[in-house]
Amino acid sequence: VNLQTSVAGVALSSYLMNASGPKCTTAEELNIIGHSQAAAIVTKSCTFEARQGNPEPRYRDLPLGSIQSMGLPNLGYQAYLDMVPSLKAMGKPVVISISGFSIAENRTMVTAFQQSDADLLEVNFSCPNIPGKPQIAYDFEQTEAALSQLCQLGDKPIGIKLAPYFDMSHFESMAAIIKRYPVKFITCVNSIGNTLVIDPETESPVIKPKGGYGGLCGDYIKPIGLANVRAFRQLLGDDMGIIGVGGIKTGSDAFEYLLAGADAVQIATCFEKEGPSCFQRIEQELSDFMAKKGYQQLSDAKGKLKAL
Ligand SMILES: CC(C)(C)CCc1c(C(=O)O)[nH]c(=O)[nH]c1=O
Repeated sequence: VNLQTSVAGVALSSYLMNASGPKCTTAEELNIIGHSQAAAIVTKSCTFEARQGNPEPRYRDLPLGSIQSMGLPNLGYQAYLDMVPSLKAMGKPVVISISGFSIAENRTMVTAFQQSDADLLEVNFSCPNIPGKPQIAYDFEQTEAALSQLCQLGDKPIGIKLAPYFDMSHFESMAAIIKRYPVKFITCVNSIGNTLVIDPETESPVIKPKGGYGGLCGDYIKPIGLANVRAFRQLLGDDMGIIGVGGIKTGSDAFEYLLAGADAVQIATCFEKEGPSCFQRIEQELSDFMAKKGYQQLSDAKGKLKAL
């Protein structure tokens, strides 16, 4: 089955790539992704300065996924700017994830990457912008302010990484704002924020930062990722690039995101647990699954979830 696709006009050799977050912070890690079957190289969200991130334990595997509060450990945006040529040399699109602590920081970093050879810029809207206020994605005024500042800084496609929404009015409000700006793609969903996993034996949380509060990832969040992809596909139409992420670990998981309307998908927790072989395995499973159903290409099933 032909799994070629494109996001915001950038051609992808297959439906799957890594998600910003796991195993994509250092040049070595990005090199491994470049040499894997992943269709693109996606970097860990970068900040203005390099960061150590939160104290450990800050990541914990769970039976059906993981919880983590990494705290944006990364090499600083200049290091990723410097890496772009060597990443591009591996022959696949490079997606830079940007997560500034203010709109001004994001503006500086987006402007810098607009001058680089990167292919897609994914701005992380789960970043806190104003202390005491919600993350950008959960504050429509901040979303509006950010998009007005970040979308016209160059001709490279800008996309936004969105937190999960749980209320139809929020899907509608976000879609109405996004439609007013030249956002070329959205990536749904980030981890479910501020969840708490308790170990009843130790009678304590399983991660240290934020009193144990952390982003929930993996199988637990697939139904949320699917709902967000489908809602935004229906609200934003077929021209918006939509990348699905959340709980994909098999070909049929990826096919579910296709039915929901995703143009491509990202893999985070499964890549963290299984390593780079997951891309080739899931791609083969997706191809076999679709072939069994008589589909020849992604567009045969994209967005075609049937009503019951
Ligand atoms: C949660 C933030 C630290 C504000 C942004 C970085 C981030 C992190 C992280 O670096 O802790 N983890 C996630 O699951 N999603 C994210 O977007």
